[in-house]
Amino acid sequence: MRKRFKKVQESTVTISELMLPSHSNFNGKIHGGYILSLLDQIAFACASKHSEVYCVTASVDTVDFLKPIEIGELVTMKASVNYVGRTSMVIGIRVEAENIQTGASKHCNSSYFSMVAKDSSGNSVEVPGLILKNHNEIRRFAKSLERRNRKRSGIAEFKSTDFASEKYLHLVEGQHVKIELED
Ligand SMILES: CC(=O)SCCNC(=O)CCNC(=O)[C@H](O)C(C)(C)COP(=O)(O)OP(=O)(O)OC[C@H]1O[C@@H](n2cnc3c(N)ncnc32)[C@H](O)[C@@H]1OP(=O)(O)O
Repeated sequence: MRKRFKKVQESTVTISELMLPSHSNFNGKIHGGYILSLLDQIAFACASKHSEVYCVTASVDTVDFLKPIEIGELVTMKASVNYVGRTSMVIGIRVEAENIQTGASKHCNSSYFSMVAKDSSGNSVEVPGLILKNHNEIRRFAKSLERRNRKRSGIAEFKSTDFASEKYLHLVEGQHVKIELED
């Protein structure tokens, strides 16, 4: 069977939602947890659009909360496929909040969700490849690939069975800790 490839544009998703008082925390700002829930929804929609099957969230590689979001602001989230592997996809999401009276807009959040495509029996299935049409799409793909490789090597290095703390003592000692080894 010939491999299918799809353009990034074919699966972009944008949602806008007005932030209500019921979404706020004790400080009067919008709850990070509420934003995370919206991010998960849009990542799911974008991944399902690209793969054309049900998808699950495998991991969230970064969620940077850059600026607080206020009650009454209009939040817009834009999601696109940044990377595809065999059965997984990385969905990049940019969040902006707009003051609807002044029109001033701020970049509040950037996130990267790893999603895996599933068939109706729950098996991981191959997703279409990605057609990269410009430098930004190549940059996002390369960035995801690098992040994925760094994560893999980091996980191997810090595996609890192989970890040698002597190798890292010089790093940890300069931090806000006291080391009182008992064994
Ligand atoms: C819509 C929702 O929110 S669903 C609710 C939250 N999510 C869930 O419940 C998911 C629970 N977890 C799972 O089902 C599984 O652990 C999975 C699907 C994430 C991974 O399943 P596995 O059988 O371990 O997958 P397997 O090792 O075959 O890897 C499948 C793909 O997932 C990728 N993958 C596996 N774990 C991760 C991870 N933690 N982060 C990123 N990618 C991952 C692999 O790299 C592989 O990608 P590739 O095919 O593109 O090379």
